[in-house]
Amino acid sequence: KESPSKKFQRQHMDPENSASDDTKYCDHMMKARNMTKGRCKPVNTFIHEPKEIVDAVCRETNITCKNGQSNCYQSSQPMSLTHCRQTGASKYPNCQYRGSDITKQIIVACEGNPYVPVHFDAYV
Ligand SMILES: Nc1ncnc2c1ncn2[C@@H]1O[C@H](C(=O)NS(=O)(=O)C[C@H]2[C@@H](O)[C@H](n3ccc(=O)[nH]c3=O)O[C@@H]2CO)[C@@H](O)[C@H]1O
Repeated sequence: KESPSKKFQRQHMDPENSASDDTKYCDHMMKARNMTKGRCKPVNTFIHEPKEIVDAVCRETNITCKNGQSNCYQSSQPMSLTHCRQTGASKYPNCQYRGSDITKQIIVACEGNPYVPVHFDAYV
């Protein structure tokens, strides 16, 4: 069974690549990271920073999550991100996306011991 931390890494971590606004990146990565099985995940952000930088966010500014839980944290620094959003024409199983290359602070939810990111809440 995949742990919440592993799921976060699979869905959101891509330190190897730089931000990309080319559609091929999102179309490829959403499939490669298993977010187009059963349905097309509508929205997903990839973080192009090293794991230790992203893990450190769990020790930064504590804020309330979108779902009302209090285990969210906002990064002090902006991060290099690619935001993938399903296109209007996209129909399962042919999931199609467009990518936006952005540099923003991220908000993640953290859990566990070690206390690490388990959910991507938003970017600001
Ligand atoms: N406080 C918590 N503490 C602990 N766990 C918490 C907490 N909250 C949720 N989980 C859990 O996380 C899991 C999960 O997948 N939540 S999810 O809302 O669907 C994720 C969103 C995100 O992946 C994506 N998105 C969205 C915006 C954006 O800019 N970029 C971007 O990528 O879209 C998704 C839908 O919005 C689920 O198991 C839930 O129980």
